[in-house]
Amino acid sequence: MPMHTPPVLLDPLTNRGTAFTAEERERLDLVGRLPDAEFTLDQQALRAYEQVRQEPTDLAKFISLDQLHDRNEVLYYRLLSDHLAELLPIVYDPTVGAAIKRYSHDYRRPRGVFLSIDRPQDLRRSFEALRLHRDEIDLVVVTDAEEILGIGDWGVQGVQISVGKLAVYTAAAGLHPARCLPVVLDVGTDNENLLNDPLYMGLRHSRVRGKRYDAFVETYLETVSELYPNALLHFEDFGPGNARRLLETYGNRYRMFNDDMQGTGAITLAAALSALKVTRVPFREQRLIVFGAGTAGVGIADQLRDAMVRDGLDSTEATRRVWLVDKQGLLVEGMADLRDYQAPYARPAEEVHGWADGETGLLTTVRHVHPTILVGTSTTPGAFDKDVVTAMAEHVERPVIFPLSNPTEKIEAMPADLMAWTDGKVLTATGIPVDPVEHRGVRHVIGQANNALLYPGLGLGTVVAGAQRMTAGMLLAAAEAVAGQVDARAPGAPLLPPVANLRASSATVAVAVVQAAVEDKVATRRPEDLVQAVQDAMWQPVYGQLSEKEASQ
Ligand SMILES: NC(=O)C1=CN([C@@H]2O[C@H](COP(=O)(O)OP(=O)(O)OC[C@H]3O[C@@H](n4cnc5c(N)ncnc54)[C@H](O)[C@@H]3O)[C@@H](O)[C@H]2O)C=CC1
Ligand SMILES: CC(=O)C(=O)O
Ligand SMILES: [Mg+2]
Repeated sequence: MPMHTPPVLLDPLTNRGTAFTAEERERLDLVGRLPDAEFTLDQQALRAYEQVRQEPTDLAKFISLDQLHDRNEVLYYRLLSDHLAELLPIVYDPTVGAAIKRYSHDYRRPRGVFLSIDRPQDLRRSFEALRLHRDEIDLVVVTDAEEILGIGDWGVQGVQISVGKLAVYTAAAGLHPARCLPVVLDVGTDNENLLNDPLYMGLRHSRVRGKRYDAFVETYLETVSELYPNALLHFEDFGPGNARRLLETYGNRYRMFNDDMQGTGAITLAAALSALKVTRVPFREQRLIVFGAGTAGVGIADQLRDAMVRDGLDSTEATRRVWLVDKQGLLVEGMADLRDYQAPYARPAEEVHGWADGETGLLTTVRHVHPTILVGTSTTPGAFDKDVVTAMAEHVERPVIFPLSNPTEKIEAMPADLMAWTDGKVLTATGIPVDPVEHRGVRHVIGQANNALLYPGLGLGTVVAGAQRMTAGMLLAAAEAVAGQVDARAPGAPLLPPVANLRASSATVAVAVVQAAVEDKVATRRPEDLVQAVQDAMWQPVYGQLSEKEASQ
């Protein structure tokens, strides 16, 4: 018979390792199973931090943290919460991208729910096997991994983005880790390297598309919302066609949120709101170029266009102030390869008639359009080069430039270059975390315009309100709440609140989101003391009393 190990020691949600007290060791049959010394959570956190810090590379740190996550969740989240600015770039963007690429090789143990399109009959069972009650899940993050960050299709290995996004929800906004589920839809992959890798762990065929794919996603949505009727259904890193189509098809039926479209749009709106407080040029006078018109780019265009409408323009006028540039150049009406989600922004073909040689690339578009805001979601490193940036700066006093592509190797420009090329005039924020930039004696702190700075609070607010849907009003409230926490007018000040303050910032966002949900009549709960309700809902990484259920597993 194999040696018995008490489940309380094996389950990362209940395990406390050396912090189990003498009384607990007695009661839970742990006597003799741990070294004698009893440590506090503070002491354990010191040791765990030392272990992570001594790892030589970010990927090794990721693995060390991931192993801790699998041993002891309270300690893992304690560490993340204590060192958010240092460790978020490890468990999340950008290092999670490197970990996803290595998943099948560095595989340790499974975390998440793995759903295979070749076995749709197992979908319901895979959730039922978790033996959770319908009220026990607040949040499900799902990916089909077709467009992971800016690194493309990573098949089943993308499960780590669902895990990473949830780690941020918990560390940054106190969503209870036991009430969150990471999910991957394995629908195959078009990544030849994976298909030819003997260690690849996913389905060994190309991506299933069309009716079979649609039916699988629909079954997923129906099943998850039936089994966990209160859960927010977060979609992450789907390909551009599917991301928008799914949100448009199901967004009114299910409590659904597409982070790449809606979360990114909202955090970029927050950064823009901050920047415009500095430039004092109203939204209705902005001219926006988005470079990279995919899921994130068009999501951002939508949010900034809506901001122009709120500022007095009608929808057509606002849309006319947006230029989308993609691989084929400026998107104009009648282009053969225009995607349906890009079409509303396509420019009249006459607009480019006078442009020399029919050239409509980014630089030419900047020269003709004189943008006030330039956003990069193109996965094209260095695309915002000196020519582009100086051409923009010729026509605008304070260029607003957001190179948002992730991970680090995909960024359109680094802030240090933007500062140098504009002599410190640029107002910038980036998708990845970057160090402050010194320019002419001023230390410019760079805000991180990554949806992770917004979605945790948005999700927390949605859960506290018990909101039936996520509305445009809730997204706007989140963006305004983020922007309201900084004053970018001070020299060198960032456009967005720092990651180190993310827990407090998320609570503020959540309060605003609950208010918006109530105003939009989608809230099923209406707490009297909103601030307290949000605080009470935030899980803290501390060892509380073990529940009867936990102790008796
Ligand atoms: N900062 C943030 O919070 C977020 C950043 N992103 C980043 O934005 C980037 C794009 O992500 P998604 O929109 O999800 O991908 P996507 O695949 O939906 O869109 C990328 C778009 O860029 C275009 N593109 C590719 N090469 C180009 C080139 N050389 N010139 C012009 N356009 C080009 C593609 O044709 C496509 O339309 C990624 O790097 C991702 O990490 C995405 C979501 C959130
Ligand atoms: C941040 C994020 O969601 C992305 O790069 O896809
Ligand atoms: Mg994403």
